[in-house]
Amino acid sequence: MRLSKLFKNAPTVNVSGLCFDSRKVKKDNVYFCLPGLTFDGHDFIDSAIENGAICVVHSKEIQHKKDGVIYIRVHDVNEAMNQCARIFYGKPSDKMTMYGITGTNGKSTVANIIRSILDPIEPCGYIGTIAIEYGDVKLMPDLTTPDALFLQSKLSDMVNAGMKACALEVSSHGLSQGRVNGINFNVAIFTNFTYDHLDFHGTLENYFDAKSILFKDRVRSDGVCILNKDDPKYAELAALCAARVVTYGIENEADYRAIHIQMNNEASHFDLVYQGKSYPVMTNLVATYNIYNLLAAIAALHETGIELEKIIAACCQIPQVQGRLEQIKEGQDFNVIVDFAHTPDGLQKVMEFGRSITKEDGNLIAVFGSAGKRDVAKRKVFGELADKYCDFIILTEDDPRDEDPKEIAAQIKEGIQETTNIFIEDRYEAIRQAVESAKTGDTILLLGKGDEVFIYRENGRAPWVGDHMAVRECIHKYRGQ
Ligand SMILES: CC(=O)N[C@H]1[C@@H](OP(=O)(O)OP(=O)(O)OC[C@H]2O[C@@H](n3ccc(=O)[nH]c3=O)[C@H](O)[C@@H]2O)O[C@H](CO)[C@@H](O)[C@@H]1O[C@H](C)C(=O)N[C@@H](C)C(=O)N[C@H](CCC(=O)O)C(=O)O
Ligand SMILES: Nc1ncnc2c1ncn2[C@@H]1O[C@H](COP(=O)(O)OP(=O)(O)OP(=O)(O)O)[C@@H](O)[C@H]1O
Repeated sequence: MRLSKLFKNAPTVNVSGLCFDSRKVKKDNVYFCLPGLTFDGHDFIDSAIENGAICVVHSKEIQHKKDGVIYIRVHDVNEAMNQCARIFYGKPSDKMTMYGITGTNGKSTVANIIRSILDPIEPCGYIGTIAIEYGDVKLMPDLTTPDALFLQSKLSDMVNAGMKACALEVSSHGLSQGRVNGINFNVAIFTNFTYDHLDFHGTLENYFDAKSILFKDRVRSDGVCILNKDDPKYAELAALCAARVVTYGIENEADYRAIHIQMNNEASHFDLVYQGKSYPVMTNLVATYNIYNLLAAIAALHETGIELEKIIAACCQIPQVQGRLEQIKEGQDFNVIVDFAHTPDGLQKVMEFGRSITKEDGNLIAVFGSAGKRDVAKRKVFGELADKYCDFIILTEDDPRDEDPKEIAAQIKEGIQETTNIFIEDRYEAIRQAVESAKTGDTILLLGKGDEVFIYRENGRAPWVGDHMAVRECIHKYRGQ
């Protein structure tokens, strides 16, 4: 592409790509000097040029400019990069119905429900924590919301592969760093707002402000904001929305409301009330929070023109979202659930559900830790919640990074007053211990890793068999199933 297509008044040289990491720059790339949390991209201009950068986009004064390199000074390099990415990749998001999902919990689940219902009707891709998926393509992402360059390139791939829609998880980090600034969403979905990510945002106000960007600035004015009417932040968010607001809920009157909810550990049934009419819905999803997730998806799809009857028909066969309340059934006489809960609200919701499916005289056994180099304050809260709901707690490693898992466990233990608890650093051993100690009618909760098949330790990302595989093996080896 010509540089002049990206920047007015720029020379008409051809550029081969865009890059913000000097180490990855290729011949004739445009290099963007991003101000980072650790480094400043301006410090790597020489290395970017050595690697072949033809153009440097910067915001600070540059003393020694090199011949043959084009320098473009802008006020905000990050924003310039976001807009260039959109143009370079052919404005892909304008060619699809874009569903953006944000909230503390439930983003992956809602996005996957949307895709599973929509894809057979019109091809829909997914970008988020679990994967980047479209058609038969499945890639493993590093981030929930990728950086603007990678994101726009994948959206472009989706358009080329015939996708008509994309369900995109939008994290608060992604919003504050402008990773989705080149996208105008047709639908902005809010799941809920609870405690998380204070390590990055500092305060809950900042965290909320970051989330609200999606509804204030990134949704098209002719689009729609789908809000959870039962969330305490509903009214505050509704007042900020730049597009029409549509609500869903259970407790309060809402545009899409679930009433008469009945549930066991296999399926749920409820009546969906929409515009005064009641529609019976059967779904294989369980736990009340998943009814919220389902309502958000139903509202989003219906508001973008998909018939309600078609949506409801698909609700009974939503594919299991990997590692999200995934029930492991290997013929054992106790329940096993693998779940990605890693926030206080997530932990509480899944423990409540675990309690509800455990026999009255049975034990709720939880295996979990807390990630290293991430929010420290939630560790004690995890302990308090487990103390309240569980009968036996096995603390283990999550993603310790360069923290000592024993230290992390000690911080969780500060919240545990009464419940019997042990620490087993090795996650496989911890799972084995849970399996060996379970009795008929008990429930084991394996929390925090979900579907992940790696553990971040001191030396980086190490392979992990996955909680689902580990527990299956243990059931076969140690319980003879
Ligand atoms: C906290 C955070 O979001 N950090 C992101 C940020 O990194 P940073 O500001 O520290 O960047 P930096 O290392 O200081 O570098 C500054 C600039 O210099 C460049 N550089 C650096 C070194 C060099 O030799 N050459 C060079 O050009 C870098 O490429 C960068 O452009 O900018 C980088 C480039 O876009 C991101 O990769 C990085 O995400 C890191 C990997 C990360 O872990 N982010 C997580 C916390 C995150 O975003 N998570 C959310 C939420 C998930 C959830 O809900 O749980 C997500 O969306 O995944
Ligand atoms: N609507 C909800 N309310 C509260 N907790 C939820 C809700 N949906 C899911 N959870 C809990 O949060 C965990 C993560 O779910 P999910 O992956 O859908 O959320 P997420 O927002 O995408 O998080 P991440 O971006 O970290 O993956 C689940 O395993 C479950 O424990």
